[in-house]
Amino acid sequence: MNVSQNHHYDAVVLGGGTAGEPVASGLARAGRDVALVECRLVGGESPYFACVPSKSLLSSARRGETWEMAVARRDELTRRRSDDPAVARMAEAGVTVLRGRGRVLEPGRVEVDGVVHGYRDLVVCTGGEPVIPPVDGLADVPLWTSAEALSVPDLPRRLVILGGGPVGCEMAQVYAAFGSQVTVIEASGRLLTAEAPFAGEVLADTLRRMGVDLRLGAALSGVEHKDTGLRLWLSDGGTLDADRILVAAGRRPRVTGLGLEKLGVAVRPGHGLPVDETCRVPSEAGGVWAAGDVTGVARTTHAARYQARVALSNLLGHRREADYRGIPRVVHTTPTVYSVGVSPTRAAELGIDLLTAGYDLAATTRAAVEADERGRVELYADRDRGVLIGAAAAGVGAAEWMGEIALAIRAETPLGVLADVVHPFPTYGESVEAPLRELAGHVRGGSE
Ligand SMILES: Cc1cc2nc3c(=O)[nH]c(=O)nc-3n(C[C@H](O)[C@H](O)[C@H](O)COP(=O)(O)OP(=O)(O)OC[C@H]3O[C@@H](n4cnc5c(N)ncnc54)[C@H](O)[C@@H]3O)c2cc1C
Ligand SMILES: NC(=O)c1ccc[n+]([C@@H]2O[C@H](COP(=O)([O-])OP(=O)(O)OC[C@H]3O[C@@H](n4cnc5c(N)ncnc54)[C@H](O)[C@@H]3O)[C@@H](O)[C@H]2O)c1
Repeated sequence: MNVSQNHHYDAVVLGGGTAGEPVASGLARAGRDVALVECRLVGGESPYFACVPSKSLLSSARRGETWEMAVARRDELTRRRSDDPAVARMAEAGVTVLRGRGRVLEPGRVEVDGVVHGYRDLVVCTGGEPVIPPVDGLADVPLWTSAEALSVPDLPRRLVILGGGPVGCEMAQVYAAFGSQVTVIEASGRLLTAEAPFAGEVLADTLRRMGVDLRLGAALSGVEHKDTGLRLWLSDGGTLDADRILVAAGRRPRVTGLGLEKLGVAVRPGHGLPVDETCRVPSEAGGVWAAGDVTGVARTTHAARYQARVALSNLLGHRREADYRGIPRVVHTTPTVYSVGVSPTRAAELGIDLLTAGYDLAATTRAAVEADERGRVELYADRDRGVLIGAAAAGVGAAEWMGEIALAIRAETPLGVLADVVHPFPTYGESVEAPLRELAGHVRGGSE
């Protein structure tokens, strides 16, 4: 390979997405000489292929727009997938943008499309990528991942979605709302398996009412291209015909092909890069940091931004430790599914004695006023420590009215104080009052 030596930077940031952009601009604004290496679009997945187009389509669906209007609005919001404004932001901050795929050659040297650049600190923000399950015939048929589903103008007549996690559920609601005949295949027995069971049940009920065919507890076992479209075989013996398959079967951190082994970093394909509480990656070479989906810690835009702030602070010499206890996980369907902290499944794995209290939103006056009684909230407390450690809610606008619970978990607010908080009438937010009183009554000193 013909390589030429270039500049020596204070820091090279690999990957210019949600996490990489603010680390690079923050370092540059602090006077550091920084290069941001990006092989696709500066800005990453979120503004062009993930959060923004999916939320735009969900919003259009709620407002009853036509598919053509929805696609036009989505493409306008994603700036037709042009990163010119993001590149201009970087230039303004004083960051050098290096277009191309970066990889480490040896400690202190990265190569980007044949040019070698020196660095003192390396910040890995390479995000994640969809997993394509090893199913017979799947590799031989045209597939969509969420990136295609959120950037092309096609509305398939029969759409099969593989996976009933956050991506599968959001996409099912979008495409069903605009008229596709949608089937979701989910290997586990319920939607949103990582979260409290009631959340997946509320969403399943809503999706079924929209005409979505949910195949829960069935895995895809084979696919074949036929003259009439795609023929799919399921592990339960069933078959399906489809025009398009959207694979939403999970994502993995992008850790391979980056040359990180040359720094003595413990790279495990399919797993996040190990980071300590300062977002530093243990390595033999020192000066290696990571933020965002590549860490596998909390795979959301707000978590990537948080880790970026933590990494930036430490890179600038101000020690800061990340605390992930109060970071929410949201599925932006209608109703919204909101989770924060420890789920009941996770608590069982950790051997925590969990106190649970719940409330159906139907019992609030707000639900009667809105004529929308869907949903429930559940709060989880650690009986021994007497504090909230998790919560889940399925309900309209839940991401807006559950914020106080995230704060309570993060701040370990005493249950007695939480139970004394008054919510405006009539709101869905009132739904947390009864469960908080119940939990406060159960823990020692909680009702003080
Ligand atoms: C369909 C979908 C919907 C989502 N909706 C939401 C939502 O509503 N809210 C939310 O909080 N989160 C959502 N997420 C998750 C969110 O998109 C991610 O958590 C976030 O984008 C992670 O940011 P990141 O910086 O880690 O990675 P990315 O934004 O993916 O950035 C990584 C960048 O690194 C670049 N790169 C990779 N390798 C190299 C290399 N070797 N050299 C140079 N560049 C490289 C990539 O091109 C990419 O631009 C959604 C995800 C999906 C898939
Ligand atoms: N609003 C948000 O914050 C948001 C929205 C979408 C995605 N995301 C992020 O993206 C990540 C990926 O989401 P996802 O939904 O792709 O992944 P996921 O891992 O959460 O869910 C994938 C689902 O696919 C199922 N599955 C896997 N292989 C299968 C097979 N062969 N047959 C049938 N089912 C199969 C799994 O059982 C699982 O339930 C999430 O962890 C989340 O952090 C966030």
